[in-house]
Amino acid sequence: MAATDRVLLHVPEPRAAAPRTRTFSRPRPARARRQAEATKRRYRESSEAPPAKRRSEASCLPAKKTAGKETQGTFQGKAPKTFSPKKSSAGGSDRNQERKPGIKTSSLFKNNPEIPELHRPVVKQVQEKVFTSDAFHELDLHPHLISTINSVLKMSSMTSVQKQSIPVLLEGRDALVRSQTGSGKTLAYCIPVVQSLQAMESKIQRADGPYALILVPTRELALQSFETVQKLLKPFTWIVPGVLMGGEKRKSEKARIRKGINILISTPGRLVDHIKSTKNIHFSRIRWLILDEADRILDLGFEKDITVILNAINAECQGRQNVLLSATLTEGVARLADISLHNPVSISVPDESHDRSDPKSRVVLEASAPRTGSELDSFAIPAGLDQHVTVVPSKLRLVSLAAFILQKCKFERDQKMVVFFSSCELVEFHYNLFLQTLLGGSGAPAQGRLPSASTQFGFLRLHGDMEQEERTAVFQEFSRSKAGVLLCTDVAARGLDLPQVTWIVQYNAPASPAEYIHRIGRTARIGCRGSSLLILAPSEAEYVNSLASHKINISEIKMEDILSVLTKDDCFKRSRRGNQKSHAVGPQEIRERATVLQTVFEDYVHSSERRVSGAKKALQSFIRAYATYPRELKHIFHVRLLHLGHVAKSFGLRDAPKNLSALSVKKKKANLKRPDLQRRTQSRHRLAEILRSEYSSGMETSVAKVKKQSECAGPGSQRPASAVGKKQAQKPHGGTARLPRKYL
Ligand SMILES: Nc1ncnc2c1ncn2[C@@H]1O[C@H](COP(=O)(O)OP(=O)(O)OP(=O)(O)O)[C@@H](O)[C@H]1O
Repeated sequence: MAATDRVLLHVPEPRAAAPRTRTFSRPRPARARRQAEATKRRYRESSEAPPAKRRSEASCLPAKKTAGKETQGTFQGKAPKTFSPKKSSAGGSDRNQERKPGIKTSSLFKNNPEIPELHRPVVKQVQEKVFTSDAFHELDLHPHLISTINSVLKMSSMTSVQKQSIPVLLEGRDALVRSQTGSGKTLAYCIPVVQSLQAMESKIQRADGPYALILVPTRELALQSFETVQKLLKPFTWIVPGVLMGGEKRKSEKARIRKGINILISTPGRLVDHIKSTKNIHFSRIRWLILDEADRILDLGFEKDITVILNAINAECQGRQNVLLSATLTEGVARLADISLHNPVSISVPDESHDRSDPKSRVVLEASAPRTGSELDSFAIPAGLDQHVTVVPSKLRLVSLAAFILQKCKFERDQKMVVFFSSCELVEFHYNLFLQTLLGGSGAPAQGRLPSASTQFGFLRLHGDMEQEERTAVFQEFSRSKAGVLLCTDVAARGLDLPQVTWIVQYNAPASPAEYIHRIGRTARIGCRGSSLLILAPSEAEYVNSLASHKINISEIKMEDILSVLTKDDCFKRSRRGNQKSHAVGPQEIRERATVLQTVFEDYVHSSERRVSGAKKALQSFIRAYATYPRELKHIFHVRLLHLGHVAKSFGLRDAPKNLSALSVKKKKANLKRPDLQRRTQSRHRLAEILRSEYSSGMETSVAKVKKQSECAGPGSQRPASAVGKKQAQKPHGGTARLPRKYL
C-alpha cells in the first residue's frame, strides 16, 4: 500500500488522555468491499436510512467519551478526523475529480447521492415597474399630509401601486391590491386612511374608538405598520393610533383601549383576546377594514380568529371599506373576496414584460373581469433580485451554509443576510452553534448585539418562541445594523421592511411559491438590488421546476464554489504531521478544509450531553417540519426520502440517533393503518396548532403547551391560500367556526 494511503491523523479530543490514532486505510478484501458497497447502494436506491451505526465511517468517539466540560470549537489547531484513502463511491462533488490512487477523502464526501443536473425551464418572470414619475402633491390630499410625506418620510414620487390604489381607495371602493414585495403597499392604504379620517366633518374624538382596523399576521409587522401610521398622523394630532400585539401587559393594553384608539393595528389573535375579555372595545364607528398580507390572514391558522373579529364588527357596524393586500393574492383569496367584498376593484401593477396593448396588462381590473389561474399564481419578483439555488447532499448542508455565511459576511463588506429555517428549534440550534464556532468563542459578541466593526459580523435570531421584548429588540437591532446575519423562522417572512438586506438564504425550502416570494422579498426592496440562495438536497432538486411553473427563474451555484471560500483562510487548514505537504488549492484541499469545519461543528456538539441532546432535538424538529409539506409537494419532500444518518451529520451528530429512526418507523407503520382521510385531518389540525403558536397573541396559556409539543412553524404551515375553501369545509380546529359567506 502506498504511504500516502495510510493516513494517520491525530484527533485532539478535549479530555482524551492520550492521542487517539486510528487507521482506516487497511485495504479490505475485495469481496468484503464489494459487499459493503452493494449494501450502501441498496440503501441509497431504496432511500432508506442505513443502520444508524456507522463506526467504520465515523472516526469519532461516542458522545460519552468527549462529554464533560463544555468546550469551544475553534478552527486553529483542529485536525479533521482520519481521512480514509478509500475512493469516494458517489457524490456529485466527486464527479469531476480524477480518481487517483492515494487521494484522501473524508466520510463527509463519501456515499453521497449524485447531485442531479438541474434542468431549469427558462421562464419569463413577471416584472413590475416600481416607481412612477407622478408626485404625491398631484393627488388631492391635505397639504399637511403631503408635506409630511415629503419631509418626514422623505418621499416625493409615488410607486406604481400607490398611484393606482390611492385614488381608488379615496373614492370609497373596496379593493384587492396585489403588487410585488417592497413596492410600497403600506402607504398605499395608510395614506387614504389618514386622508379620509382627517377630513371627516365632525372631528374625530379619541373616545370614539376605532375608525380603522388594520390586521397583520405578525407582531413585528404590527409594530412596523404602527410606526408608519404614527408618522403620517404627525400633523393630525387628534387622531390616535394604537397597536395591540402581545408582549405588553394585558392591563395596560386595556387601559389604552379604554382611553380610545382611532386607528387600531393588531394581530388577529391579540384582537380576539380583547374582544373576549375587554368590555370597552367597540367597533360601531369602523369605516376601514384592512387585511395586510391578506392571503396569510385568511389562511388556516387565523380562520377562527378572523371569524370572531368579523362577527364582532358586523354586529356593530355595516358599510365600511374593505381592503385586502398582498404580494401573493392567490386565486383562492381572490375568489373568496369576490363573493365577500362590495363591488371591489382589483388592483395589480401591470407586468412590464407584457405587450402594453394587451388588454390583460390593464392597470386596474374590475373584479368581475375574468382572471386565469396562472395570472394569479405567477407572482412578480423585484427586477433587482438575483435568485440562486444550490444542490447540496445532506451531509454537507451544514458546512455549505457556514461557508456561504463566511463567504458573504466575513470576506465581503457590509453584507446583511437573513437565513430562513423551518422551526424555532432549528434557529436556536444554528444560532448557538455558529455563535460559538464561527465567531471563535471568546470574540463572540454578547447575545442580541451585532459588533460594530465592519471586519466582524454577528448573529441574531428571531422566532416565535422568544419573549416579545427580545423579539422587538432583535427586530430593531437588525433593522438598524449595516451587516450581520439574522437566523429566523417564517415569522420574519411577511411584510418586514428590513433595510439593506443583501442576501436571503432559505436553508429549508418553503412549502409554497407564495412563501418563497415573501421570504426572498425581504431583499431588493423599493428598486434596490439583492440576492437569494435556496439550498436543496439532491432529492429535492425537482422543486426548481415547481417554482418555474410559477414563473420563478433561478440560477445554479455549485456547492464546490461555495465551499471554495474555505481556502481563503488558513484557519480551516488541516494540520499535518511532519513533512506532509499540503495540497495546492484544488478540490482535495477544499474537501479537507470542509472536513476541518465539519469537525469543529461535531466537536462542539459532542462536547457535552446537553449539546448532543440539543442537536437531536433540532434534528427531530427538522423531521417533524419536513413531514408537514403539503400533499402536492410530498413527492419532493417526504420524510422517507431523507437519509437519517446523513441528515444527522448536518446537525453535527456523528450518527443518526437511534430513537429517531424508531420514531419514523413507528410513524410509518401507524400511517399504514390509518385511513387517508383521518390522517389528513389530523395533520391539518397539527398544522393549525403549529401556525397558531408561531403567530400567537401572546396571551393564551394553551399556546405555550402547543409550543412545547411542536416546532413553531413547519414549512407545511405555509399553506397556499388557495386552500381556504377546502379548509373551511374540513373545519380543522374541530370547532363550529366558519367564515360567514358575506364576511367582510
Ligand atoms: N413612494 C415611495 N418612495 C420611496 N420609498 C417608498 C415609497 N413608498 C414606500 N417606500 C418605502 O419602500 C419600502 C417598502 O415599502 P412597504 O413595506 O410598504 O412594501 P410592501 O409592498 O408592503 O412590501 P411587502 O409585500 O414585503 O409587505 C419601505 O421602506 C417604504 O418606506
